[in-house]
Amino acid sequence: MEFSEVTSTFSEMENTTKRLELTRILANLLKKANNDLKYIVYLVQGKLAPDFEGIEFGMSDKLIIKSLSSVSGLSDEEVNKIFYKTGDLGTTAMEISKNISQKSLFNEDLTVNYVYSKLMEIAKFSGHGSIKTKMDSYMDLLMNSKPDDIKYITRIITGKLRLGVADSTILDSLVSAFSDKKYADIIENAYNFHPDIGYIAELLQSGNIDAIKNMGPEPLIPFKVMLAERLKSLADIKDKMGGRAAYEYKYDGLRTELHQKGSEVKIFSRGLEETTQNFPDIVKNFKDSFHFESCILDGESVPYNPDTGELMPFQMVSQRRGRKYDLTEKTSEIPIVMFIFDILYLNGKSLINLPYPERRKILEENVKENEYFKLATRIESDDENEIMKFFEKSIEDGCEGIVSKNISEDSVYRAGARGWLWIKFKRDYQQEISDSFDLVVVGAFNGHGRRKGTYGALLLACYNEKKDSFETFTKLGSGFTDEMLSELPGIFKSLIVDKKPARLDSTMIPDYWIYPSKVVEVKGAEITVSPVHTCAYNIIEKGSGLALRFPRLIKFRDDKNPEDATTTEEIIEMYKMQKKTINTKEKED
Ligand SMILES: Nc1ncnc2c1ncn2[C@@H]1O[C@H](COP(=O)(O)OP(=O)(O)OP(=O)(O)O)[C@@H](O)[C@H]1O
Repeated sequence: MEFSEVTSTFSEMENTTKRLELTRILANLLKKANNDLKYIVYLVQGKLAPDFEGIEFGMSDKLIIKSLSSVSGLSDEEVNKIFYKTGDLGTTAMEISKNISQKSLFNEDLTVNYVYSKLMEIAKFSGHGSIKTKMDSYMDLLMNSKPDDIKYITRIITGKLRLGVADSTILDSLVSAFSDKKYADIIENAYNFHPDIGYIAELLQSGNIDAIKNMGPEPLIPFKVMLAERLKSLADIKDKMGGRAAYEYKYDGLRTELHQKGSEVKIFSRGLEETTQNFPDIVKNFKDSFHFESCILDGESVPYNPDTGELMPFQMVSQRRGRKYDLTEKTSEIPIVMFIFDILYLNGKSLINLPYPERRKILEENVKENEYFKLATRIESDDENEIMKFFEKSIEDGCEGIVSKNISEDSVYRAGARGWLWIKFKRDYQQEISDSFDLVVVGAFNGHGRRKGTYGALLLACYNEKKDSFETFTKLGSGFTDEMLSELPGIFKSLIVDKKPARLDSTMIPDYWIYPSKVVEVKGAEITVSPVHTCAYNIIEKGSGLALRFPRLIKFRDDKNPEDATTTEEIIEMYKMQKKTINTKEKED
């Protein structure tokens, strides 16, 4: 396929913000893609491969500008001027390319395959001498593609494609192009176990629905982890669980997927990033401790004090996250222990469809605890007093609370799902103030007075999973230190877009629209009905949505994607829970 078809689809997509439209336009392109399908779906994501392969372009804005000046004969300053005016390197490249093409006749129709392979060249080279190779490959594309093409190619390289489609929109387009709506859930489940959109796309294109149906965990391929719902009282949890259930400590660390196949061990984060190199100690300890043919474990890694056995806050080792170690290097003074709470795969067999008590039994039989690997502390009970004691003990032992786990025949491992099979119960549900919210920044308001020159407030949105859209929920102005405040414009500068981003529902108009990307954790006093926010609009009350009163910033959650934000459904549940608590309190009074 010619790349110009991709370009015209991208430009059509840019002109709509409606999800159904986006899905339809994309499906049309995918239907025609033939052998290029895999490449196209990655490019729509602005990538060359799934995240877990860790392929990055590694080409800075500065290098792009240098390439643009070297091809056009303009100076770096002159290119920078155009960049400053357009605010987008893609458009800058397009403008410059228009000038070059008037002078030369080189421009031809590039194929998708050619563009993809050149982009791969850019990404493949790193280290000494790679700058020149990267520039050469980019300049090749610049010289040979049409101005409109280079606009999108440049945006892909600089990570600013921003078509407003999430993976679920691409999956919907694939379903619409190659399959039947009745398989949508099966396809989503397959993607949760094998989050490689190119791989799923090719299976669908070849009509191999059986492979999709049978998709399960695979060692060394990250899966989307199972998540927990929340409830505010143990009585409610017991009700929901239908009586007896398991209760485990909720460790406050870093979610860890540990995969092993033969001599290879890989670690992935909750965001599906490979973090093996950040945790060479876990890898080494695992290899020393266990000798399976293959396995996949799910758990939480927590730093601890080896002298006292005390668990420590994860911040003590959080510097590890971005840093890669080689095996000989000392990782830190503080050892990490992995608390394993589930097993998805052992010695060639998937275990996800076994009920949870059976998976736990397999864990106990096969994973002998030692200093570095422990099984989550747990009880099984239906006695509220006993559970309350266990909860208090969990807090005393340095945990956040407990997670209740369903033990019925249906308690399978559900990848990527936040469901009622797991319910969390945390310390702060006990206090007046409710749980914290993870919200996406979608806009910013200019500051006044003391905040002149920075932002006065950020517009925050939750995620509506059903509609795959973002809905505004609150305006955040508190909880920032002065230093943070002064840094805000810098943090968001590259995310500012000139119109309301796709998939955002907002009646408020901020001074700046911000492309949904950054997630912040906030706490608030109360959820109220509000006519100005779009969260759960028309659901609790006609003509109104829900809003968070008195929000304050807790921290940035760089480990979360926008689609991992607190969902509208969760907020509705929390609103109802809050109402129930207020009603009981009033009755008690
Ligand atoms: N025994 C356990 N079983 C399941 N999850 C556990 C356990 N101990 C700790 N956890 C952690 O608790 C999280 C479950 O809470 P949740 O699904 O709400 O994720 P979250 O949004 O990161 O929650 P939070 O922000 O409250 O930590 C898991 O992602 C996991 O990292």
